[in-house]
Amino acid sequence: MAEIAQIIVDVPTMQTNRPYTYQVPEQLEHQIQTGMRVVVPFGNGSRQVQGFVVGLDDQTAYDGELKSIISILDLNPVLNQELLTMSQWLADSCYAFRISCMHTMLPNVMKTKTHRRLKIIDELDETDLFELFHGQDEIDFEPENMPDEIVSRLLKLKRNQQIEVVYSLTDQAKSKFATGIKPLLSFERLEEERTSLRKTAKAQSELLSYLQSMIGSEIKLSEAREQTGLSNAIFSTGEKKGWLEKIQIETFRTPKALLNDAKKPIPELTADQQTAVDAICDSIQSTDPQTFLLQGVTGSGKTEVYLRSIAETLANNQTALMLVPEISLTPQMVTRVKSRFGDLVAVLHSGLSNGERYDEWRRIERGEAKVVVGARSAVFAPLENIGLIIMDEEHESSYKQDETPRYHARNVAKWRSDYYGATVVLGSATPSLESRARAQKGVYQHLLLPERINQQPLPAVQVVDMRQELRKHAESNFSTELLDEIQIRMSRGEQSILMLNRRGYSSFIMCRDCGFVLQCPNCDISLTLHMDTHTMKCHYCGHEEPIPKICPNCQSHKIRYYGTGTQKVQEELQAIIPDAKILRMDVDTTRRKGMHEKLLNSFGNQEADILIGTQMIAKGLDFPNVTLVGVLNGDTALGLPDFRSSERTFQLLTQVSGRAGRADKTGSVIVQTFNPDHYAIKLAQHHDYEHFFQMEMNIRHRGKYPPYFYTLQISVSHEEEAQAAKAIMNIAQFLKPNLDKNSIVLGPTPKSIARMNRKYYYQLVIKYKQDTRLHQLLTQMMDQIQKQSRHGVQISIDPEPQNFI
Ligand SMILES: Nc1ncnc2c1ncn2[C@@H]1O[C@H](COP(=O)(O)OP(=O)(O)OP(=O)(O)O)[C@@H](O)[C@H]1O
Ligand SMILES: [Zn+2]
Ligand SMILES: [Zn+2]
Repeated sequence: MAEIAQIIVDVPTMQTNRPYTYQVPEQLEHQIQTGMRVVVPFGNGSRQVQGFVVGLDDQTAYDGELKSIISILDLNPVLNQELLTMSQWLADSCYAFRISCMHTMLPNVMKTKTHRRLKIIDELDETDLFELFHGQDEIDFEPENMPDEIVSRLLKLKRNQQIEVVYSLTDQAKSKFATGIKPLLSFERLEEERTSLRKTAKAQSELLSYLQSMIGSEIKLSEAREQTGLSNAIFSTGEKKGWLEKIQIETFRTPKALLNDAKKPIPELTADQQTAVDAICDSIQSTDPQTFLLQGVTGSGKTEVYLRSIAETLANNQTALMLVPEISLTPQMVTRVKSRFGDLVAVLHSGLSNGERYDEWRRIERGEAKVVVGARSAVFAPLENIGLIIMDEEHESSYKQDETPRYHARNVAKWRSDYYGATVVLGSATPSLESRARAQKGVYQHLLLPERINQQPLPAVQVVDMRQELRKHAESNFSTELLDEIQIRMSRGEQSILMLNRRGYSSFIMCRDCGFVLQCPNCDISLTLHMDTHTMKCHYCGHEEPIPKICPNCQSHKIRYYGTGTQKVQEELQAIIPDAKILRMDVDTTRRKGMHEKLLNSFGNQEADILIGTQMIAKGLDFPNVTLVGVLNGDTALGLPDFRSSERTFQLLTQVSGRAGRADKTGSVIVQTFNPDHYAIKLAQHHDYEHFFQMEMNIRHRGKYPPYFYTLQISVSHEEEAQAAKAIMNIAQFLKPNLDKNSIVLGPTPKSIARMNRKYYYQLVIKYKQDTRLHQLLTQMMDQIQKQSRHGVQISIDPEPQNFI
C-alpha cells in the first residue's frame, strides 16, 4: 500500500496552515518521519517549496492523483512531536502562519530559504541587461521590493521567454566535522594482526593495542594522536591494513565562557528563600504542578532560588529551561548557572554565532544538555521531559516578539508546562500587572522575598527636579547633587552607575534658525546622529546619509545637535571631572562580540569609577562596590502614547536603583527628571511596588485596559495612503457589528509613525473581556484578506501588543 505524507508547505497563506497531502516516493516509503523537512511541488507549474512532514498515513482514504515529494532535506526530524503539536496552537493563537512558527523554532542556520532568482535564458538588449540585471546573468527576484515599472518590464521579458524564475533551495545548515577513527576489527582479530607483525613494527603494535582499548567507540584523530603519541602516518597505515576506518565526527564549538568563572560556594538559604524553594520543590515532585510568581526585591537572592530548583529538577531526572530577558545583557546570570551545573548547561542567545547556536541546539536535542539558559526564542529549545521552566524578570517586554509570529514567551512556557506537567516560576522585583493580578486571584502561587540578602535597606532614592536645575545654571546633563555624589564616591574608592535612557550620540539635529529637523525620506521620523560612523541614520528602515553642515532648508550654519547620547554625556562628565575613569556601555561600544563581557569585567575589577550606559545596565548586574546609581533622564518614557508607559518607567527605575548597595555598603540613587511629581517616579522613589500596583490597577480599570481587558491590535499597510485607510475602514465596518457588546474598538487611526519603509500604516485596537466569536472572526478575516492580497494590502494582528506606537 502506498504511503502518503501530510505536509505543511512553506507558502505563507492561512489556507496552508492545514497540511497538504503528498505521495511518498516508493524508494523512501516508511523512511520519512514526521518533523522532517522535504521539498515538494506546489501549485501549477514547476514551483518547488519546502515543507515539514506533520503526518504519515497509508493511502486508503485517498483516491485521485497525488503529487509526490521531490526530495527530503533532513535525515532525521528537526522538530519533535511536541513542537509540531505546539506549532498548530502557536499559529492559531498568534494569527501567524504555521510555517513561520516552525521556522521560528529552529536555529537560524537551519532555516532553508526558498531563494528565488531570475535567470536570463535568451539574449537581452543592452538597456534591459544593465538596468535590470546589472550586467549579470542572474539576479535575485524580489517582486515585493521592486518598483512596478521594473516588474512590468520583467513580466514582458518573461512573456517573450527571455528570462525565467528559478527556485533554488539553499540549506545553510553546517555542523562542524572533524576526522575521527573507529576500529574495524574485533578484539581477537586485532590480536591476530599483532602476532603476525614484524618485531620491529613497534608503532603498529601500539596502534593495535590502542584500537583494542577503544572497541565500540570512536574518537577524534587529533585526540587519538595526543593520547598515543603516534604519527598520522601510522594511523593511515592502520587504515590501509583495514584495522580502522577514518570517519567524520561532529564536533561542537563551545561558546566562550562568559566572564571568569569564579566558583562561589553555595550559600545557606535565608528563611524566605527556603520557604520559596520548598514550595517549588514540592511542586516539582507533585503530580499537580503549580505556577509561581516569585516576587523578590532587587538583591533578595532570587537567582539562588532558581538554582536550587534546577538542582531539584535534575535530581528528579527532568530537564529545566531558564529564560532571561536578553542574555548578552546578563552575562553574570549565565556564569552563575554554568558554574553550578557545568556542561549540563546549554546557552542560547543572540550574541552567539549561528554556528555556536546550532551546536548548543544540537547538544540539547541529543539530550546532552539538560539545563537551557536563553533569551526569548530559547523557549523553543528542543528539551524533552521538562520539569521546570523559570522566567526571570518576567515583566520584560522583550519576551514578546514584535514581529510575526507575535508570541509571548510566557504563553509558550505555559503551553509547554501543560504538555510536560512542568512547574513554572515567574520571577521579578516588579512583576507585570498581568502576573501580579493573577497572583492576587490565586491563579499563581505568590512567593515573596521582601528583604535584601545583606539585611541592608533598599537604597535611598533622591529625585532631582531638572526644571529647577536648568533655571540655576546653563544646560547640562548633570545636576549639582549628582556631581557631588559622584565625587564623594570617587574619594571613597566606590563606584557609580549612570543610566541614560537612549542611544546614539544625540537623538536628532535641528536648525536653530528655521526649526528644520532632518527626517528620513522613507519614514515620518527624525534621523539619529551616529558619531561612530559620522552619519545620520533612520532607526526604522536603516536609511543612512551624511551629517549636513548647513541647513538644507534655509542654508543657515546654525544646524545643531539636540537631545543627548551616552557618548556626549561621557564627554561632558569627563570635562567636569577630568580624573574620573569612565566606561561607557551602549549599542555602539558593545557591537563587537565579547565587548559586553569585557566592559563588565573591567568595571567589576574596579578599573573604572563610573559606568555610563543605556537601559542595558539596568538589569541583573551585581557589583558589590557600586554605591551610587544616577538616572540622567528618569521620565523620557512617560511621554510615549502607550498605557504601559508608567509601568515601564516604574520598572526601569526600580531595576536600576537595585544595582546600588548590594553588598555590605549602603547605596543611594539619584533620579533626574522633568516630572518629579509623577506617581510612577514618586512610588519608585519609595520602592513601593504594592502601592504602585493598586494605583495602576485603578487606572487600568477605569480605562478598560489590561489586565481587566485583553487588547489586540490590527494593522494594515500599503504604499498608497488611501488604500491603507480604506482597508482599515473596511475591517472596522466588518468587525463592529459582529463583536460582543462589551468589546471596544479604538480607532482606526494612522499609527503614530504613520509612514515607514515607504508604506503607510493604519491601525485599530480592540479591547475585549470575553468575546467568543472574535478569534474565529479574525481568523476568517485574515484568510480572506490574504486571498486578495494582490492589492498589496498587508495586514497583521498582534494579540496583546507591547507597543502601541
Ligand atoms: N542565601 C544567601 N546567602 C548569602 N548570599 C546570597 C544568598 N543568596 C544569594 N546571595 C547573594 O546575594 C546577591 C544577590 O542575589 P541575587 O543576584 O540572586 O538577587 P536577585 O534577587 O536575583 O537580584 P536582582 O533582581 O537585583 O537581579 C548575590 O551576590 C548572591 O550570590
Ligand atoms: Zn526610515
Ligand atoms: Zn534652517
